Amino acid sequence: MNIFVVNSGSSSIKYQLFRWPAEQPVCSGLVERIGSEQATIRHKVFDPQAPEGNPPTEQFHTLPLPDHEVGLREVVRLLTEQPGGVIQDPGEIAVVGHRVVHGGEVFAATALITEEVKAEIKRLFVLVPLHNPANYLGIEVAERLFIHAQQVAVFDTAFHQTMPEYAYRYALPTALYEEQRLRKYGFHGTSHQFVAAQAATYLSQPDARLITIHLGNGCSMAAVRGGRSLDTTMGFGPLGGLVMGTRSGDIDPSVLLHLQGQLGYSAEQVSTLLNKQSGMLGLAGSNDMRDIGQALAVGDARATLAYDLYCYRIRQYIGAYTATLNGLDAIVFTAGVGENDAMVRARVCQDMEFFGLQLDEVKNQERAPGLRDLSGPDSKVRILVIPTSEELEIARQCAQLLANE
Ligand SMILES: Nc1ncnc2c1ncn2[C@@H]1O[C@H](COP(=O)(O)OP(=O)(O)O)[C@@H](O)[C@H]1O
Ligand SMILES: CC(=O)OP(=O)(O)O
Ligand SMILES: [Mg+2]
Repeated sequence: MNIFVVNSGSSSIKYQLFRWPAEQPVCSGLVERIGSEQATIRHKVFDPQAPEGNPPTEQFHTLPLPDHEVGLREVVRLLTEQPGGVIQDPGEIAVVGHRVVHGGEVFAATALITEEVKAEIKRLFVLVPLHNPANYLGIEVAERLFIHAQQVAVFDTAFHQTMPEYAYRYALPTALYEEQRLRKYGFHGTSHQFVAAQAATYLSQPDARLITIHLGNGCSMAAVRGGRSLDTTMGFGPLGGLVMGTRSGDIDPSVLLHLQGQLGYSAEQVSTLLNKQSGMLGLAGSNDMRDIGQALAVGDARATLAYDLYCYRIRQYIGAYTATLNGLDAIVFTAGVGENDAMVRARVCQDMEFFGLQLDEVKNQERAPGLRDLSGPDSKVRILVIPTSEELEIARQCAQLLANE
């Protein structure tokens, strides 16, 4: 069976095709700058015979893509035509799994997409205006292109629906929760779930107390015990918690009141500020951690402060979540920064002996595929790097849902 995973963003589409039940990735790709004359598609095809770590063959196209529909049609062409084709016909795709960022309180699990499910996803547009509308567009286009496939939604928020009420409620008047559903939801759930499961298996400890640290463009941490999320740093929307590429993370609400009340910002300007102009970009002029790392290496003061702030916030949450979990068995670094940036990992683990963290500096610098254990000989808590695959987790959840149907 072929499972095709789609992560449709506002101007990009990430996709990956898996053969099931082998969980074998067949191809993956990234469509970027949708809506422009100079959109790009990077299409990678994996050789199942090649040893792990071998690079896939890659195609790169620059072309005009006015919208998601044309973008996904181009992807179907790449999937079905040589060179690089991996299927004969879109009818060979049995399931399309969609990343949907917000599932509200309605979806605590993966769902087969029906008209009612679509209506619910649409109802949540107001809560995540940057994410759900793009996810929805991907669903509508996929329904037209893969007419024989089952369409499935996998929600970022679902994994965190196990949080206790005292963790997810805000100290606001109860009516705002009961009538408006104002609460913490949490995001990146598929990634936290994926790496937490692998960590528990590695530790041979199904009940492991874990802190998973997802550091990509968006960043979040979760406290996970026995495979259940107990708390997470993002809240009502994907803005709270850690410092991110362009998002502020935690901020005193009085700052927002001051921006609007005294400095003349509109609600939309505040949203743009917090979502797109803050974080590492606002502090150090780039949202790409590689740029900041280079600036740091030559002693740039803004980059140094940005790095310190980014890592300090993570350390603070390690403290907080050790309390949540009443102890700690492992921390897990994942996503673009977590998997690749040895300097961030070193700064996070520095001066954390009280929490039982001792990093092996040599292992921290090594590069290798798969799970890596960076714990030093005296570390009481395991320090792990586990490459995330939201796509594989989405495919797994699709397969599970259909097996239980
Ligand atoms: N070798 C590297 N060293 C440091 N940071 C890296 C490296 N490779 C990628 N990154 C960072 O990873 C981030 C993107 O992470 P990723 O998980 O791909 O994000 P997303 O899926 O949210 O788009 C970027 O900030 C990028 O700078
Ligand atoms: C929800 C969220 O923050 O997702 P991303 O990191 O993909 O922007
Ligand atoms: Mg990501």
